[in-house]
Amino acid sequence: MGDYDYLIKFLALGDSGVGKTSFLHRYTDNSFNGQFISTVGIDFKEKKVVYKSAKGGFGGRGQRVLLQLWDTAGQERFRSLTTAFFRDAMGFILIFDITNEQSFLNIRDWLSQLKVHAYCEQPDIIICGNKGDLENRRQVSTARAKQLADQLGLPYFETSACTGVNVEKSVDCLLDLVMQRIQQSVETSSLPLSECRGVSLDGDPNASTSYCANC
Ligand SMILES: Nc1nc2c(ncn2[C@@H]2O[C@H](COP(=O)(O)OP(=O)(O)OP(=O)(O)O)[C@@H](O)[C@H]2O)c(=O)[nH]1
Repeated sequence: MGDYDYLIKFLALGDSGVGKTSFLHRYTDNSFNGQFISTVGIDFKEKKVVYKSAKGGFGGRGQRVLLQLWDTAGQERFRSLTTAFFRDAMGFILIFDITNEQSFLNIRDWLSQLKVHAYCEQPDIIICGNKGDLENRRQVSTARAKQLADQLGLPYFETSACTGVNVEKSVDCLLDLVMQRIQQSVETSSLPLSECRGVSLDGDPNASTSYCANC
């Protein structure tokens, strides 16, 4: 039995160079490296957090969560490899670069990929417009990004892996969405166990059959 109550898997996706690796580094190690070393295939980092539901779920008690953060290569040549990992993630951090309009336009393509490969049709997703510190090179306005996110019904954050702005806040938001989903599925037990997967609710990190997603 691990020293945590839940193992939660998130996956970062988006075009090459938008800052997925940097974002996850900032979140897990609170550090930033200006060098660009493009991810080859897939990588992951972990961080332990205590989750407390603002709505008083989980009996009001803090839950020890081991967050596993999967970092995918944005390059097209790794696409079939990286999309194979989508189905095991419970939440998605969809990142574009505010200084690169094409990475913003590609958001819809990434969402279509998610629709095909994620564990359900409506997984929990947040959109992050990264490199918010590069205001003088901005190509996508906050209003435009927010409008798209509103249309899609997804939370939007303007982040900077460089300064750290909104990085933790955005991941906290995604964790809240996923934990609420877990809480609801425990309450309604709407799916038979055979259709459940992902995280152990009984604290056993090796048991992988007790996460029910209401989708
Ligand atoms: N100024 C600034 N630079 C950033 C930020 N985030 C990432 N970068 C830089 O952008 C470049 C690409 O960042 P990565 O994190 O490697 O990008 P990636 O999305 O993981 O790229 P792939 O692995 O190819 O998919 C690097 O030089 C980073 O230092 C940010 O918030 N602000």
